[in-house]
Amino acid sequence: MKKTRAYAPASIGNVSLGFDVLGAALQPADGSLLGDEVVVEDAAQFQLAVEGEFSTKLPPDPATNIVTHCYYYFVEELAKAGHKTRPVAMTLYKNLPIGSGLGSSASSIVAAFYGLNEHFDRPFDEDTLLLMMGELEGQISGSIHYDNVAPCYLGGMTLMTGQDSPVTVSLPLVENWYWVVCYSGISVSTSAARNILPASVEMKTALTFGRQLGVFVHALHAGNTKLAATVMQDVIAEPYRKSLLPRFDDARDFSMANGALAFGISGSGPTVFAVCDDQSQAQNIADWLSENYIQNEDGFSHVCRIPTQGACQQQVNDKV
Ligand SMILES: Nc1ncnc2c1ncn2[C@@H]1O[C@H](COP(=O)(O)OP(=O)(O)OP(=O)(O)O)[C@@H](O)[C@H]1O
Ligand SMILES: N[C@@H](CCO)C(=O)O
Repeated sequence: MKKTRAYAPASIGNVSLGFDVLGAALQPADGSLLGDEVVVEDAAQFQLAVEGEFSTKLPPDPATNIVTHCYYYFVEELAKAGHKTRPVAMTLYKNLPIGSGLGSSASSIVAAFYGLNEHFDRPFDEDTLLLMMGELEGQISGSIHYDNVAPCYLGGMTLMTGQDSPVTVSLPLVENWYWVVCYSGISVSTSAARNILPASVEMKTALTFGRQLGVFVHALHAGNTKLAATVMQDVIAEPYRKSLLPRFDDARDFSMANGALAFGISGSGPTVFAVCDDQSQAQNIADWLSENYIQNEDGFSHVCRIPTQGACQQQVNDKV
């Protein structure tokens, strides 16, 4: 019987300066994995089992799990495209905390779609799958945005085009940047963190946003990493969202005073990130955040790189 295993990494949405349009995949520098895994196998009827560290934080009914929605959406699209469908049993290893700012639902969605597409011998191309992933992410957060699903699926740092094809383009990666991420342990709902944002922005904010994004993309292509780091500020969401994040200002102050080139909220929080060009400075910041930003036993810190690979067939959990 055919069995397919898919892994999909955590990601940073927005990367401060690209609200809803910029995202980056994450890979801990120590070689450990940070992401959800989905196993797909042929079965007499559809079923979903949920395991893993954060499985108990999800509603117990598998019908409410986004992976179940992914399966039904996938087979519906498969049938529409004239392909034969068949039932599968899926197991989700929920390794990422829910409402963490690490693209937790995106990781489940990407692992599910990637695993299903591999299991059914790749009926859908990259852009079609991405559109499906965005659709499902939109069902959870209340608006379709690709800044977690795209880097999670494709790896690297991705910029959304607003087109159906290509949905996203990849930006050059900075070889010597280390990305510290610290999850505080509390949960922040993405839709709630979107609802606190104003419906419109002032002209000067729009001009700053456009300038920063333009300069950042130019600087990465030009290899001017110092210039790129100077425009990594969030003028859209952080001024409102930081009120949801205890000790955010202390964490920023420590990080910027200790070598960080940039600091911000990962996605809709509560995870924060700091960018460093020195691994020992990154580790020092990760250690401080572990001591001072984490609120409970669910929190953690990692020093990460941005991997060029996103979702892949990989065994993460030796119980699989
Ligand atoms: N497999 C799943 N993974 C994560 N959330 C799920 C999953 N299935 C259902 N959900 C539900 O979707 C909602 C996810 O909320 P939200 O978008 O705020 O979190 P998230 O995607 O985990 O956040 P983030 O992108 O900040 O990590 C929760 O209500 C959760 O119960
Ligand atoms: N761009 C989204 C990411 C959510 O993880 C937001 O900031 O609401």
